[in-house]
Amino acid sequence: MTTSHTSDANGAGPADEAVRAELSRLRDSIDNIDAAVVHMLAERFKCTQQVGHLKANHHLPPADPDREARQIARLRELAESAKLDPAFAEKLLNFIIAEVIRHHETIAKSA
Ligand SMILES: C=C(O[C@@H]1C=C(C(=O)O)C=C[C@H]1O)C(=O)O
Repeated sequence: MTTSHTSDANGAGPADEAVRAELSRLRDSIDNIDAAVVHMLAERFKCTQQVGHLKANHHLPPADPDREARQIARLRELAESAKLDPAFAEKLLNFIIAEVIRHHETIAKSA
């Protein structure tokens, strides 16, 4: 059934059009944020690769659990004040650090 005062050729009315515009606006911002996250992670990995070479050259272990504990405590506090779930922040940091340690182990093996 078509009702000309609420629907266009696709069956979408003015409200649907506004919803689509809002969704599109939000998704544009999400895309920008995702791009920023990728760029920030790329910069972080550039730094951690350098740390990996420094450690390998000086026979230091790939992982530093004390440093990680301090980072996690700090990130959980930052997350809380930003109203982000601290458990999620911790999981994300642990995921990133695990990848870094894997890189450091590879660097150490090839040194
Ligand atoms: C980068 C380092 O190496 C490892 C990776 C860390 C990280 O990604 O933040 C932290 C501690 C280490 O387990 C470091 O020691 O600083």
